[in-house]
Amino acid sequence: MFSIRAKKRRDGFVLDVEIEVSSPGVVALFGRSGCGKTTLANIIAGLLPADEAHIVIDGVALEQNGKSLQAEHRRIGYVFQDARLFPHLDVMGNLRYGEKRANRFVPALQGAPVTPRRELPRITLDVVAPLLGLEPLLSRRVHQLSGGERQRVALGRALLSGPRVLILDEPLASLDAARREEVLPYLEKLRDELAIPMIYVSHQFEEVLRLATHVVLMDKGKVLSQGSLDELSLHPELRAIVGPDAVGAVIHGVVESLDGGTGLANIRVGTNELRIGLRDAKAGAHVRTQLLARDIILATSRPDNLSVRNIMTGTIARIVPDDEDTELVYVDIGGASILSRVTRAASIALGLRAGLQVWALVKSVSIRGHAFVEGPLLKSSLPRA
Ligand SMILES: Nc1ncnc2c1ncn2[C@@H]1O[C@H](COP(=O)(O)OP(=O)(O)OP(=O)(O)O)[C@@H](O)[C@H]1O
Repeated sequence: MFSIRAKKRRDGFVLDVEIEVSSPGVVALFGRSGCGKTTLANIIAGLLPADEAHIVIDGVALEQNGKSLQAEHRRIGYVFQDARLFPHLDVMGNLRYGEKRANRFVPALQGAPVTPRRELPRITLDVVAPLLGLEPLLSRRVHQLSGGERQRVALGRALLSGPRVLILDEPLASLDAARREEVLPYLEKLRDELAIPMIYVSHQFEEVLRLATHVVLMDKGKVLSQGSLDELSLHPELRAIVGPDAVGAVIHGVVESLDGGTGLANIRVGTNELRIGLRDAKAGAHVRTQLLARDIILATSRPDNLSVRNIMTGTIARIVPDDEDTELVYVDIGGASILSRVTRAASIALGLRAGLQVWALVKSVSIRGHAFVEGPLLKSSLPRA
């Protein structure tokens, strides 16, 4: 689906990356500020010339063998950190601008191998306006919109241009926490309902957790690792990027039942069950959540009479040093792995070692789950139960 190789030298910075993603989905380019995410996004979009690039998206070559399609011929919908709407047009005018671009002829890359090009999806205003909640805004001027509303209009404009892929470069970075929460569900809807492939640039793990189906972990112009979010969440390099407190396994589960009274959903994860506060979830929904390593308590015998709602059992797979006084314990809970951070003193006192059976405890209130509609993009990336 995405086959991208790019090299670019800029002053003291060198970008040299290779990304292969076989299924469509939301590919997150994730890494610290300055690691080269925007440089790469701009090269993919054709906004910045690379020294060397091979870019094939959905079987269509945009750049290869020294030949390159111009940005306006790539059919990429780009949403920037600042919405970059046309201030002299109202919301409808901005959206119509996107529509006009959709009608343009799309040339193929000269000399590129001929691939049967699927019709690009025609996404119409009737679909976009309700999906992004734009109907009440159509006659507003740009200066009458909040930051979150502007980003929704920018998304709508990008979608109406009939893109083969959307590139979203930190689209929430200029918004405060409340506005980010307002826009995130719309991005989830795009993924789940329109199934449009996206490249999502972010340095916020929370956004990646909510949206990504595939993560490319970048550092200093290089790809450190790439794969599913579950795999990446266990990657030792992630600690240096997200900080010790945000380290934790990302796990998937399916809602088995709901307890309307308590608002807790019972989620099957591997051979264990988790109880998570998820009022809006439905039975059968897929749920993704991160269990922070700092929130997981380990016991070497089954504990009793505790208020904690989640007691999982598993086997220690390995123990790695975390910082001077702490260790990260990887526990296999039967089909999934979780991480616990413990002090070295506790580890010694409990005799923790690979192969030991342990009970892992986590309070329901420490877990924030995200329920997904199992749209076509996620279907291809979810682990099989
Ligand atoms: N126009 C430019 N000319 C020269 N160097 C640049 C230019 N723009 C960015 N750089 C450098 O390229 C490197 C990568 O920057 P880039 O903006 O791609 O990183 P990023 O991961 O997207 O960071 P951020 O999250 O802060 O946007 C940085 O070292 C930056 O200083």
